[in-house]
Amino acid sequence: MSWGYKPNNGPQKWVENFPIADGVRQSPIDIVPGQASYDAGLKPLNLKYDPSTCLDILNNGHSVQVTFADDTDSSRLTDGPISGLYRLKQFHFHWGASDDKGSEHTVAGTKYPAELHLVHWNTKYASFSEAASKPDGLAVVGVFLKIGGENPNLQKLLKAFDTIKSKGKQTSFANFDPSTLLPGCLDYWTYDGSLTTPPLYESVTWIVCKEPITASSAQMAKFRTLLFSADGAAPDCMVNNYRPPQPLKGRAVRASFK
Ligand SMILES: Cc1cc(C)[n+](CCc2c[nH]cn2)c(C)c1
Ligand SMILES: [Zn+2]
Repeated sequence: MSWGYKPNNGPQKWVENFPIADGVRQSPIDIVPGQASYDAGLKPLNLKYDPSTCLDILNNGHSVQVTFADDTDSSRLTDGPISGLYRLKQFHFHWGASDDKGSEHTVAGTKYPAELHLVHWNTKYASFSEAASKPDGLAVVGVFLKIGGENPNLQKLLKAFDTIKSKGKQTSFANFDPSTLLPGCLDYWTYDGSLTTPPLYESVTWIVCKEPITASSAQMAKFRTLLFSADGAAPDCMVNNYRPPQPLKGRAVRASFK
């Protein structure tokens, strides 16, 4: 039985095969704005994405993921809390079975209906897979989704869902610009953390945007039509694919804004 999000293989069980689940810099966390310290030394995020690096969209059995060509620096993150240049590898989402939950990070205990993760890797390493296990290997930009008006930039993604309903399905997906999924204001909180799914490597500089983007309730319902299960298996709705907040263990959370 491989890891998942059910009682018998979910976040409470991951420590059995991945002992780092009880590590000192695990993610996600509850972000308490009043306890975050403003750091004037933090630079604005510098994100530049080239839509022509967009390759395909995949149901990997845990989430829906859009993968990018990362053989050049054309889609990358610089500045913010990081040094050097991190290349965009993929983005994906976490969401709930209903609009009252779904995000991984929470803000003073508030859960959002979903959370977008844009995963970047440090080009001081030779590849994503080499970087993924290094303490400064990855930088993930997290963006909360809240319920509001229909988000036209999500529509292009959601239209592809019918062709990747079950685990292992993928289809080509071209010319998507992930910057259309960023909020207008790029104020952020940042802290040292980890992957939020096994192997839970403590390799992530987290950059969580304060401002959410919107999705309509109908658009959220579309995420819930995806399946954890493969074609031919009993259909198992892909919902609640989020890890709950983990202990801060003395870590500082910094804010790029007052
Ligand atoms: C080597 C590696 C494996 C996995 C599942 N992931 C995704 C884990 C994840 C999803 N959301 C936050 N971390 C990454 C980023 C790297
Ligand atoms: Zn994620």
